[in-house]
Amino acid sequence: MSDRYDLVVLGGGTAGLVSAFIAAGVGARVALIERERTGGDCLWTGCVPSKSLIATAHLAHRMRHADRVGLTPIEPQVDFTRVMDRVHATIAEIEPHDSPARLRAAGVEVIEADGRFTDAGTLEADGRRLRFSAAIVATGSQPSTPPIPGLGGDDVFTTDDIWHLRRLPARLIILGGGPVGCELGQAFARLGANVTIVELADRLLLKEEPDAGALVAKRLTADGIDVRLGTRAIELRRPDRAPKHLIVEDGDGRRQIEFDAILVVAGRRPRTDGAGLQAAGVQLDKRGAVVVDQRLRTSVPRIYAAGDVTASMPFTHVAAHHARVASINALLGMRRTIDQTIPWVTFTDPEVARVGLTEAQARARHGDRAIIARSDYATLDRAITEGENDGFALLVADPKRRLVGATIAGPGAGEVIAELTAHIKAGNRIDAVSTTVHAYPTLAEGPSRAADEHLRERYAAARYRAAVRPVLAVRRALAMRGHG
Ligand SMILES: Cc1cc2nc3c(=O)[nH]c(=O)nc-3n(C[C@H](O)[C@H](O)[C@H](O)COP(=O)(O)OP(=O)(O)OC[C@H]3O[C@@H](n4cnc5c(N)ncnc54)[C@H](O)[C@@H]3O)c2cc1C
Ligand SMILES: NC(=O)c1ccc[n+]([C@@H]2O[C@H](COP(=O)([O-])OP(=O)(O)OC[C@H]3O[C@@H](n4cnc5c(N)ncnc54)[C@H](O)[C@@H]3O)[C@@H](O)[C@H]2O)c1
Repeated sequence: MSDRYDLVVLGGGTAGLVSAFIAAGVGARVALIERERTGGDCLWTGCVPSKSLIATAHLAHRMRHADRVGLTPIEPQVDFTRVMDRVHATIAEIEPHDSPARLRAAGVEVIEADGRFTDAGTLEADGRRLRFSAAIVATGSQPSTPPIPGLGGDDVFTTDDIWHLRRLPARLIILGGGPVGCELGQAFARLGANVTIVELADRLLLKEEPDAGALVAKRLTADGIDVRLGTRAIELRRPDRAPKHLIVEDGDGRRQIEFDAILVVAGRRPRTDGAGLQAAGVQLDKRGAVVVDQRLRTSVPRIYAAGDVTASMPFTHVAAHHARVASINALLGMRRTIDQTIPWVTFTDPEVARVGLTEAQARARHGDRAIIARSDYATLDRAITEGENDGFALLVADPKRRLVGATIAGPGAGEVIAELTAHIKAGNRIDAVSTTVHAYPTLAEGPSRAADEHLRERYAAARYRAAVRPVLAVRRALAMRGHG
């Protein structure tokens, strides 16, 4: 049997769901193929469970440190089974938004099966051949596991299966100090596990400002986590008569770390195996990611790709943004391009939020002419009243003072970054962050204090003083004449 569709979407995660809803919304005949469960990583194994776990862990931490706000601290009773039940209840509460039932109600045909391209105009699923005018590849990404001897077995987890845990591992090794390792390492530690983070590089959160990684490392250490930087995992050993351990190597030699469970969060790779992309002629890069242009077109005219499978920025909001661009371009022949101003947030405590360039990237482009402004949360009133004043805001502008990047490491960073994203997108100068009036006392004042500082320094500069001096002299003379 052969069917003809305006659009066929392969994969029912965020990118696939949003693409299918948009297509149905404009009246297209659309089918979505999902082999496991609609909702993808974000709902089942990524954002939703991780942020639910973090919410519990954050409150546990606040209870332990209640003295910071004048209360008697209390050690929370952590029943890990109940904590995980709540994680799953959160998923269940959100799941209907992403369900096959909601898709079908919107007019999407949902095919719950493995799908693969058989040529540049046909997808095969559930024994059917689906001919399409356009298709979107939205097959996402999966955890990548480094080739370490012994790294397998029922005590080794990835973010795909850690959510099935019912008992808190007493000793947990986290392999990888990226966003997932830091977020989950902190959460498990605050729930009572003895956590060690093993990171190959010499700092955490490699893609962020070094000071943000250093601040997170300091806070994770304060949470009781053993943070091992510049450390390579060599081999897992499970001797009969001794505790299981991981052999690691750092600058000082080899040592062993005992464990009950290991969480491998050493990066992700695009999920393109078995999707028939070669048969369709879709070009992949060395990592197996689908190669796309700014309009999300692949190497095959009618086939587009969106979300993690493009290996550009692996975030849910990017997958949704890609879907909006790809679906409209694919269906209506539009020429929309993807936005270059994309914020993201690592949900550690403190949060680390970023948009645009780091200081080092701006210096590489503009040398000493790059403008860097910074303010410290130690002197930010709202952060002080909250008892959470560890952090900083850093703004980056080009030599023409246009804002081109921002990092906020501090409480509420994920909310505050939205304003800076809007300034960058509007092409505003750093001055606009200062001249926009911010309510007092808010955390949004953090970056505006950095911009204030920049303006103060600029106006205090000799050439500004020289320019202002005659104006002041004339005004003084006029005032004297008035009095005379
Ligand atoms: C622990 C963790 C925490 C995260 N936290 C955040 C966060 O706080 N904020 C944020 O923005 N991002 C976060 N992310 C990233 C986010 O989850 C992903 O960027 C997002 O889910 C990508 O969506 P996607 O649609 O591209 O892919 P996916 O969600 O992976 O969906 C792809 C779908 O395609 C299906 N599929 C694949 N191949 C086939 C095939 N051949 N046939 C049929 N179906 C197929 C899969 O079953 C899957 O359902 C987190 C990720 C992890 C792992
Ligand atoms: N809050 C969010 O938006 C959020 C949360 C989680 C994940 N994500 C996204 O998901 C993606 C995957 O995150 P991730 O943290 O798994 O990957 P990552 O690639 O960002 O970080 C992995 C870390 O593991 C280290 N590493 C790799 N191999 C190692 C080894 N053998 N031994 C020790 N360390 C090793 C790397 O040096 C790196 O620092 C990221 O790109 C991230 O942006 C987003």
